[in-house]
Amino acid sequence: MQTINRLDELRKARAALGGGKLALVPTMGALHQGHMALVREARRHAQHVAVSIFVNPRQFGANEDLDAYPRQLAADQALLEAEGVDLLWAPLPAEMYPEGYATNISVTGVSEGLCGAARPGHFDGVATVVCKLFNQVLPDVALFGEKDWQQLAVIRRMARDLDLSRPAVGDILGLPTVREADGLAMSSRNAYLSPTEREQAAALPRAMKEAISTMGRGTPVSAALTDLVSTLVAGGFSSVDYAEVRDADSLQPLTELGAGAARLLVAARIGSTRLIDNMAV
Ligand SMILES: Nc1ncnc2c1ncn2[C@@H]1O[C@H](COP(=O)(O)OP(=O)(O)OP(=O)(O)O)[C@@H](O)[C@H]1O
Ligand SMILES: CC(C)(CO)[C@@H](O)C(=O)[O-]
Ligand code: BAL
Repeated sequence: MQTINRLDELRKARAALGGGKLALVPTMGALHQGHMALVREARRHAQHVAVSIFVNPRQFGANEDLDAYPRQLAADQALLEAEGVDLLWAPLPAEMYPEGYATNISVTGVSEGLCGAARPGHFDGVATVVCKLFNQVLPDVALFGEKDWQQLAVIRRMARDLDLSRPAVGDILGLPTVREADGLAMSSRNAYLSPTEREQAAALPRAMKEAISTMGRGTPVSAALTDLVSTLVAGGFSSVDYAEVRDADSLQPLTELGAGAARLLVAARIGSTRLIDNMAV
């Protein structure tokens, strides 16, 4: 595996791959089995696999965890090497955003509310860096996790609206969330949790499943969401940023379940750690 941190070298390495499709798995590093599932799936869609690791400053708010975000390049390299990844693109911030950088991509609609409201500017940062990653790596296929459901919707909208051809919107694949044995969605930020908080965190998927089954038994959406928030707070969560049911594709808010696919999306904090999750309703 080649680890590359300069764009000119990336372009040469990309050209040297020759024929065959290239799949890209964009990440912020501190890799876990959720990321590795994306890497393994990537191999099923392409002869060559590239992974990017870039903790993107533009998607972090001023008071967020940019400095604390786990960085463990050597361990990540070993995991990717063992999976036979061809290219690791790990640019420094100055390579991604050189002096004078002045362009922003802002996706409206699907980026509004949920994490878009809780983290102003976050999805501009995500859309901008993902567009740059696509242009830098020129992948035929790109893979993302459904754990970041709204992010996936934003990226697909951006690819459709900007007529991206590499990857085309149909080549942006979403994979189901990989979970720990107790149901907690794997996330690099789980490393922030103390042992007690880690135990409490499992209440999130448990309470979400319970809310989904009560809605299935006819409890109104608003009542099920109120119960869900109370359960989380009683279970040790310090606050709930949002708990909403939305149309799974358009992300329009839903106050009652209809014929179309719906999604329950939640963001909640334990201490200062913010966890997100989503499930089909
Ligand atoms: N548990 C998971 N299952 C499947 N995909 C995942 C999982 N966690 C993250 N991903 C996906 O991996 C890619 C890189 O995500 P990222 O590096 O931000 O990891 P993360 O664990 O989500 O970290 P964070 O703590 O920042 O949320 C994204 O497409 C994300 O959706
Ligand atoms: C897609 C991404 C790599 C862009 O920085 C990031 O938001 C993430 O890891 O989900
Ligand atoms: N996993 C999404 C990246 C972020 O939280 O900034």
